[in-house]
Amino acid sequence: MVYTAKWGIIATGWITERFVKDLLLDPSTRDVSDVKHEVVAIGSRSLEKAQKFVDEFAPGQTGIRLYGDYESVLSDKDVEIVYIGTPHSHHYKLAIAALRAGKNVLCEKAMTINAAQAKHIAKVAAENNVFVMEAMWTRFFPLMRKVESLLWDEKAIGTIHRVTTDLSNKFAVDPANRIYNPALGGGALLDLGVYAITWVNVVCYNHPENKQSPPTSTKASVLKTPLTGVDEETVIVQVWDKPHIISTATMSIVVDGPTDCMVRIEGSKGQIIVPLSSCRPTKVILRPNEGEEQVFDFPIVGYGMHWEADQVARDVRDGKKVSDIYPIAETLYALSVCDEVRKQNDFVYPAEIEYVEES
Ligand SMILES: NC(=O)C1=CN([C@@H]2O[C@H](COP(=O)(O)OP(=O)(O)OC[C@H]3O[C@@H](n4cnc5c(N)ncnc54)[C@H](OP(=O)(O)O)[C@@H]3O)[C@@H](O)[C@H]2O)C=CC1
Ligand SMILES: O=C1OC[C@@H](O)[C@H](O)[C@H]1O
Repeated sequence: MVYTAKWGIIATGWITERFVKDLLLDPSTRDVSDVKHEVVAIGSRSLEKAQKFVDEFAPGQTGIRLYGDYESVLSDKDVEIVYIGTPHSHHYKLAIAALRAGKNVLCEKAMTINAAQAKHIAKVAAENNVFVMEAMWTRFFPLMRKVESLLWDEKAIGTIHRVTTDLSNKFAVDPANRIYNPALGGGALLDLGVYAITWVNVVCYNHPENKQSPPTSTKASVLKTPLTGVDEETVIVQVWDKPHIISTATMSIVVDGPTDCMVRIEGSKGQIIVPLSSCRPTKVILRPNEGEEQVFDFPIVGYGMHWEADQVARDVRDGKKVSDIYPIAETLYALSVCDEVRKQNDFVYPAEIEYVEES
C-alpha cells in the first residue's frame, strides 16, 4: 500500500519553493512507489504571500489550507509532518513549538544556531514521541550511497589518508540579505559550511574505525566581513587519530569555489572526487592510482529534495523517531563543530538568537 505523508509548510521562501515542487513531483519519476506526499497546509507571515506561493508553485492543488501565520499550521489536525523553511535564527523556536504540538518535524539546515538548542530540540522530540530531523538533503541522494559503498564495501581507494571538502557561493553583498545578517544567523559557516562538514563526517566521523567519536583536534580560521561581522570565509582543519586522517572543510560567501572538485577523498589506492556541487552533486569520479578512471552519473529529476522527503515519510510511517541515515545525534555533533569554530574565532551571534529556553 502507498503511504501518503501529509505535510504542513512553514515559510514561503526560496528553498520552500523547491521543496514543495519536489513534494508534488510524481514519485514514479524517481522509481518510488511506496510513499507519496500531500501538502495540506501552508503558513506564511502573510496570507497573500501564501496564496501567491500556491498559485505559482502548486497550481491546481485544491484543498491546501492557507494561513497568514505559522502557529495555525501547528494546530492543523491534518498536518502530520511540519517542514520549517525560515532563516536559521527562527528554527529553534518553531521546531520546539511544532514538536510540542505533537508534529513530526523536518527542519532546514542549519537546524539551530548552536548545539545546545539542537540538544533541547532532541529532548523535546523524545518527550513528545515524535520524529525530528535536520533537512541535510544531500545525505539522502542515491549518489551518497554510491560513495559509501565505494569507501566501505568495495574499499575502492584503500586506506583513507586525506579529505578536502568545500561549499562556496558568491552572494550579492547586501546587509539585508539573510546571508549577511547576523540577526538571521548569517555567514558561510551555518549556511554552506554545514555541507562541507557533513562530507567530512560521512568519511571521518562515520568511518568504521572512528565510530562517531569526535576528532582529536579541530582548528579553524574565520575571516569576518567588515560589513556585518558574520564569517565570509572559514577553514576547518581536523585530525582524526583513530582512522588516521586529516580533513579540511572550507566555505565562502564571496567566491563560487572550484567547480571541478568540491569533495576529494584521497586513499592509498586512489581518489574519489565529487565535482560541483557538494550540496547537490550529480557525479562521482573514481580515479584509481592504477587503471581507468570511472565516472558515475546520478541525474536529478526536480531539485533533489524528494529523496529526504521520501525517507522522512517512510520513517514516520514506520513510527521511527530518529533517522537511521542522518540521526539528530549527528546534527548535534556537526553543530558542536560550528560552536568550536566560532569559539576559536570570537564569532558570536546576537543573544536573542543564541538563547536556550529553560527546559
Ligand atoms: N536545502 C537547501 O539546499 C537550502 C536550504 N536553505 C535553508 O533554508 C532556510 C531558508 O533559506 P531561504 O529559503 O534561502 O531563505 P529566504 O529568505 O528565501 O526565505 C525565508 C523565509 O522565511 C520566512 N521568514 C520568517 N521570518 C523571517 C525574517 N525575519 N526574515 C526573512 N524571512 C523570514 C519568510 O517566509 P514568509 O514570508 O512566507 O513567512 C521567508 O520567505 C535556511 O535555513 C537555509 O539555510 C536555503 C537554501 C538552500
Ligand atoms: O543550503 C544551501 O545550499 C545552496 C546555497 O546556495 C544556499 O545558500 C544554501 O542555503
